[in-house]
Amino acid sequence: MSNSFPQSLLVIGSGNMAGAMLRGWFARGLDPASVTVVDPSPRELPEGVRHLTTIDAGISAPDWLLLGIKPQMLRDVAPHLATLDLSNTLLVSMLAGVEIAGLRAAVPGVGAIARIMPNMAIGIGQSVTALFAETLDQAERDRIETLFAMLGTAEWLDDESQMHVVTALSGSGPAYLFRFLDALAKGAITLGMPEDQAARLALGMVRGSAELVLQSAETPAQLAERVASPAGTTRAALHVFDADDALDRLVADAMAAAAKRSVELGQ
Ligand SMILES: NC(=O)c1ccc[n+]([C@@H]2O[C@H](COP(=O)([O-])OP(=O)(O)OC[C@H]3O[C@@H](n4cnc5c(N)ncnc54)[C@H](OP(=O)(O)O)[C@@H]3O)[C@@H](O)[C@H]2O)c1
Ligand code: PRO
Repeated sequence: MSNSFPQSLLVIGSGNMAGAMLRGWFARGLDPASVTVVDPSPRELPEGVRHLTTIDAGISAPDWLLLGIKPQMLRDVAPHLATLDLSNTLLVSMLAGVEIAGLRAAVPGVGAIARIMPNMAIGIGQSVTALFAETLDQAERDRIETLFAMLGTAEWLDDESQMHVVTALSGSGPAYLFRFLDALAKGAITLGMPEDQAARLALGMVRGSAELVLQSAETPAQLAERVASPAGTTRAALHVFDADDALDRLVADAMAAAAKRSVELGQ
């Protein structure tokens, strides 16, 4: 068992993300008896975890408080958190958009605050998780990094405003890929392929291509050029992507909308 796990962990909101994190940590040795989950309807919890449906003033001071609610819920939850002694607690927030200053205003009594931005692949131990904190000592930063690196990779941001960018890139990003995969399969169906075969070939191609980028010394743009034979089929398709920078502009616009929404969620 890793000695990086908090002595006691209080989780407020254990849905898709916090639930997946907990499952990953339990699989790596987190003691269920050290965990209290507050959630009206949490995802499956192992035996030994203390489960409450509301924040109870009797909850003893936790080492870590993991905030896994939606950003819009913070206003409702914060007054209940004020009933707890959090003076020596590290608040770890995964809330999109809500900055340290907003968290500090909502939970003024908390000892320290760190922000994380994971993604859905945390459920299979392959999240890229961005971390940000202002005033933590090195030992605490190392502990946070160790715990999130258990669930994929973890890297610190120097500037909090980058959290909006990370949210638009790797936080929301799995949805973009899922939609692109879907669009590829739909395109093949339109060209006459059976649905199940289109979905299978699209997914296999994406998987192999991602692995190829990982194993290659070349950039994705260079690899694209290697796929495209002169005057061949790929070039014909890339011309459609590149006309008026259509693909780059579409993706940039989508990411700008996500980053803008992240800023709004923090207000
Ligand atoms: N999903 C992602 O890919 C992703 C990625 C990065 C960051 N995030 C962030 O992670 C957070 C959670 O997202 P999610 O997708 O895991 O949402 P989710 O599945 O809806 O999880 C939120 C959980 O909080 C519970 N809850 C609602 N009100 C509560 C209260 N007053 N006290 C305690 N628990 C309460 C919900 O219960 P009910 O279902 O009964 O309402 C639900 O189980 C968000 O802040 C989001 O910005 C999400
Ligand atoms: N899911 C959250 C949202 O859509 C944050 C990143 C991924 O707001």
